[in-house]
Amino acid sequence: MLPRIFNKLSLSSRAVISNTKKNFLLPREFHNSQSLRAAEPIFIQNENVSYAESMSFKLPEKIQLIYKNTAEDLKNSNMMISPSQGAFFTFLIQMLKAKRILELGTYTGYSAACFAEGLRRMGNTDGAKVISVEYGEKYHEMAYRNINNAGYLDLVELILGDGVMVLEALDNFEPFDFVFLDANKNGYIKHYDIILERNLLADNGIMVADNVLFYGQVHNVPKLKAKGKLNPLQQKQKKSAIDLYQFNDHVKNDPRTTQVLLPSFDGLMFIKKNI
Ligand SMILES: C[S@@+](CC[C@H](N)C(=O)[O-])C[C@H]1O[C@@H](n2cnc3c(N)ncnc32)[C@H](O)[C@@H]1O
Repeated sequence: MLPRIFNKLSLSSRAVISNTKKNFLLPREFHNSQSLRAAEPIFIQNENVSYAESMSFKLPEKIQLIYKNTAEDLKNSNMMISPSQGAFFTFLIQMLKAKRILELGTYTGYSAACFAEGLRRMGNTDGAKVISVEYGEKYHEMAYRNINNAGYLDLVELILGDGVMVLEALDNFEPFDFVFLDANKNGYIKHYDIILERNLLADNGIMVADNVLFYGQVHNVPKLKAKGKLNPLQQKQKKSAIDLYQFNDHVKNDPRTTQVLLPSFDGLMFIKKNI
């Protein structure tokens, strides 16, 4: 089945879910104070993160609203990049002067909106585009609504489909200047390989893989593997940590690319082609 490209969706009205979380938590942020560094996720908004955010530029309110609504309405909102990571990505797109962006894992469209904002801030949007791929129909539809409400539909194309199938089906494309891997963790190696094999990454392009430290667990994988009985959540996390351990190893040993693993946010692997 080929991926469907949605230009227009008829959406039923969204159920209003009561907000029980008064102060929504900052997903994926880690303490960066030495004494608090831990191998477990720490979902609290610490002073360094708050201070860093207050000293950084603010994303437009329409993007902040996507974050707020997602954090308030969805239990798994820790899948979304954090506001400081969003600001960083908007900045990064401008730094790289990227025009063509590919994202795997749209979720509710927050990171896609941050990329689009980076494109818009550069002024000339001729040829500029974010293509974002999502497997879940519900998330794809939410992202469409969010991107539409935020006014970025001219810059964002949302594709409903499996990452591997979409990557294999993409044709008549110009290579991408920026690729963001953020879908299923057990798909990273395959996504990365197809992107390189099909020349989807421009010669001077950058690919970034998210969560490569996965709550501080990835470096501990050899020990985790040796551990005994785990509860279902720990099992799921352990599986992702193992997948990401294998991905990091795969990239490190790949002569086609050069990489830097940045220990920021939940771990970002920056990758460029050797040309
Ligand atoms: C970590 S979330 C993406 C978060 C998003 N980039 C953001 O920061 O707002 C991962 C998303 O990938 C989607 N996904 C999982 N498996 C996928 C697959 N095989 N192909 C495409 N998307 C997939 C999930 O449904 C989920 O919405």
